[in-house]
Amino acid sequence: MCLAHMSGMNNNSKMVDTSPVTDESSGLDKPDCKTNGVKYRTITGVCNNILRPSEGEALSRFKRYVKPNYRDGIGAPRVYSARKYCRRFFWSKLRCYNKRLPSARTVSCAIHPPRKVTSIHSVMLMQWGQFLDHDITATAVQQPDAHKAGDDCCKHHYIRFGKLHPDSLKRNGRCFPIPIVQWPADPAFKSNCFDFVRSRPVNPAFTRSNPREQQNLLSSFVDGSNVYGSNEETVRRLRDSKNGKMKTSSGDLLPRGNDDSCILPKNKFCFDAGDERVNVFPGLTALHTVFVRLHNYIVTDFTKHNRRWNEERLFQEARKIVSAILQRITYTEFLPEVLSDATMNKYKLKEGNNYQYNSRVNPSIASVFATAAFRYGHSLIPDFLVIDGKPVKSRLLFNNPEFIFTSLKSVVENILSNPAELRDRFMSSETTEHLFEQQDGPFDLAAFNIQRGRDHGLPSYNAFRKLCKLSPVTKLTSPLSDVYSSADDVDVFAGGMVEENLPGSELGPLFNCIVGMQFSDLKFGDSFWYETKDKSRGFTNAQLRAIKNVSLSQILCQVLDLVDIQKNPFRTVTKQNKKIKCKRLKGLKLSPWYEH
Ligand code: HEM
Ligand SMILES: [Ca+2]
Repeated sequence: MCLAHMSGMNNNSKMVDTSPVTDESSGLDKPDCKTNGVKYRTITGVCNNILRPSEGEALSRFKRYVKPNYRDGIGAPRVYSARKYCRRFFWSKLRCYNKRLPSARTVSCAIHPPRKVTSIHSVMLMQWGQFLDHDITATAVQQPDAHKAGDDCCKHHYIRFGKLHPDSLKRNGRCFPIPIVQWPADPAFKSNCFDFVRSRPVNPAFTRSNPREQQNLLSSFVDGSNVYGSNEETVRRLRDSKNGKMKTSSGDLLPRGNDDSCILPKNKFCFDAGDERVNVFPGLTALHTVFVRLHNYIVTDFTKHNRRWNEERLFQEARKIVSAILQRITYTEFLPEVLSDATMNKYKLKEGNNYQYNSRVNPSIASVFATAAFRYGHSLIPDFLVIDGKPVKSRLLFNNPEFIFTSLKSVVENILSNPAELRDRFMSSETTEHLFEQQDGPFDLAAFNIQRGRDHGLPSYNAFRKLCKLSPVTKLTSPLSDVYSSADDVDVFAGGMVEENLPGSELGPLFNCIVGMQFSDLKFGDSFWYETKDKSRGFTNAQLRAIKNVSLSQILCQVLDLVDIQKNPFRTVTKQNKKIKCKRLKGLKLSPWYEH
């Protein structure tokens, strides 16, 4: 049933940044980058590119692969169809009106209903995708309005009469609620509207030549900012200033956070990590825990073998190795499961011996990647996990870290053995009808994705087809024709999700292109890329060989003390992907770092 009540979007669903609004024109752009002897990444990512230091830096703007399409060309969301609605009364001339786009909720119901088809992949493929996403993108939302209690975009009387909220037509509007227009209304509904607050503009004084643009709170590089943080304050909080390690709590778990954004387990707490969304799903919290443990394992070893290293050196060397391992798992284990082989080759995403950094490449995240393409992972989210032998519905797991305290190993074991949902246009009703239901929800994740695209002025599906040299869609067929009246109206999330997967890929042609391009930019635009030839930023040959011997399954075995694991953790166990004993997997060899 495609109806759900939503009573106010809270901080759980979007990152609310509490730092003061930074106008990027305020001088943030021109730091003085040291050019010599820089051995480690900055925490924010600034100065990775010394010519254009803010590219990829936390709090900088998203880039565009296609220029935005705001209703007014400046900042008002796309709310009208490309096709006008014309009628003639017998006494008058032909009159044309703007036809509204279908409500994001209507699109969700028609294009992203639930249908369970499991894939050859394990839930780990979904989980790594989210963990990786939280290393590279988090869009800042606006502060809740200080003059009103909470986010109350739905309270406006217009919504009751099916009209647009007046803010929805403004370039600097804050509210952009989603009308629920299904009729007859489900009696379970208390409201006919989903609250929705627009993302924060990075350039508050937008104009036609500098249209409204959104802000990435994270360092865009695959650099472990989800583990360490994207600003100095966070890393200071997470780091144990005595010994180079990351802080942990009892049971070698993540440290205690001071927010109450999760469902607090009895006598327990919400966790703290480099990315605020750490508590959103136990599988995600588990991966955060794994990489903090890996960091601490490396520091413990170096403390024994490199006695002269001080706290700073211990921390930074371990951080550098962890970042390199995250890059390597992403590009050699994860991406080949998601992208087709042709895409991997086209964008040079495979590991090789002749990596060349290119300072002309902009490593920022593209708006369409964060707002549409990389949200493909939402269709992989399973209905439930089996924890300690019992199935637990996902709606009970969102924002609930309880099982990390009691059953960390069981959570990971299930994520490795349970099949993920196939990447198709269908999404589990756990995400479209029951998201964050235990707190302020339920919310509809598909509707959010679509509305967020309109908020960010994402051009339509066809504009991106053109970018990728794919033929535009001229005649709509079902299910797109069930809700859209023009091919040029199709939201890029919906259009991309309707495409069939390319052979050997979990994405259709459009998302292969966008995701391929983005990961190419994150590789060739990263001067600290793990394979860099620049020896001051990269590794020695022996160190690189050691890094190239590491795999995700080996790391999981080691830090979680597993007995066995399948070789490819992103696929379920089959004859071709048998379980092997952890003892047989080669561990991370740290001797190339020892100084004698
Ligand atoms: C339990 C699983 C997940 C939950 C509960 C979840 C929830 C959410 C929510 C609530 C948002 C913000 C929506 C908005 O208001 O615009 C979001 C954004 C996003 N999600 Fe997920 N998600 C999950 C898994 C994933 C996966 C598996 C991927 C990718 C493989 C992914 C990629 C993204 C991306 C790229 C964004 C935009 C981030 C930003 O720039 O702010 N998510 N997700
Ligand atoms: Ca990052």
